[in-house]
Amino acid sequence: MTAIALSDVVKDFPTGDGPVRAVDHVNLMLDPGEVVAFLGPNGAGKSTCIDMMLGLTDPTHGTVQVHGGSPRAAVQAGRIGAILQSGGLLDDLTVHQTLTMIATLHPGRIDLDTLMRRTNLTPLASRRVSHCSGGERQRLRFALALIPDPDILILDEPTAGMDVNARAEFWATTHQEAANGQTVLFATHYLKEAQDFADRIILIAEGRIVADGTVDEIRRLGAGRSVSAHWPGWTPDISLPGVTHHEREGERVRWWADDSDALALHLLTSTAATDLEITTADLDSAFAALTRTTTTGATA
Ligand SMILES: Nc1ncnc2c1ncn2[C@@H]1O[C@H](COP(=O)(O)OP(=O)(O)OP(=O)(O)O)[C@@H](O)[C@H]1O
Repeated sequence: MTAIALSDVVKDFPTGDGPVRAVDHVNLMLDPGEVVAFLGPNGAGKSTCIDMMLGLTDPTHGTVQVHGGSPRAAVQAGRIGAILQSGGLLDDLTVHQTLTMIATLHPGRIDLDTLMRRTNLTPLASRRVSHCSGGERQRLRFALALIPDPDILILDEPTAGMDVNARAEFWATTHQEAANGQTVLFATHYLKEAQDFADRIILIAEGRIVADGTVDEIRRLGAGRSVSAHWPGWTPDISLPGVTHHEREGERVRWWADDSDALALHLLTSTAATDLEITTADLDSAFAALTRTTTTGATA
């Protein structure tokens, strides 16, 4: 059965200036065991989608299902654990007290000592939450999300504010959890995290899914391969086969084309271009190209 399914989901928020469309006809399905990164610029609609998956807000149009039922039923049954951007923790409690308090709501689900070991919280057990660093608090939130022993984990920018080491440690722990077959959906601004950790990337911009695939698929889709050459005399009036857009880099020009091999052949055999180079796009440029396309309608 599908872990999470969004069908033609729209979410409008009323504001003084009229409704804001945060999510615009989104369709997506997550299979059990998938690790999926939800990537997009600020205000793209990631948190709003996540809130709907957790039953915190309802879609204006369309349906959201978790394991074939309502998100709220899945949350109540402890089948989803989440880290949200604003998760309140009680400063005066210790790490152990915090976990014990929440564990009483899910009796028998999980052994706390084991959970603390799994999430590297054992050395912090008696530390007050107010004395924990940002990264340590985030680890605590992660442990809290695991208490119901959920089969879906939804993490909204879980490593925001963590330093490089804390991020690496966090992902190592999450990786172990995902190895147990959990479905993981995480929103992030860090392209590298998506690249290193996710099986699949869903790219969202202005409330719409603009790409959905593996890292390699997104790279190809976003910017494909480009061809650059030394050709100071080239101007956009000189037509080249299949070129969609270009950039100048000093005396070099870089072109993106539907068929980079055909373009390279043409440049070599029929033009004054020299010193050709063919480059495969990285995820950063794919991200920029795909999100730029939706915001300006142009690829140049
Ligand atoms: N309660 C609300 N009322 C009005 N507008 C809202 C509300 N919540 C979100 N929005 C708007 O909906 C859009 C999507 O917001 P959302 O928080 O889902 O984006 P996001 O992709 O999670 O962004 P970020 O990466 O900055 O966290 C934004 O334009 C935001 O201003």
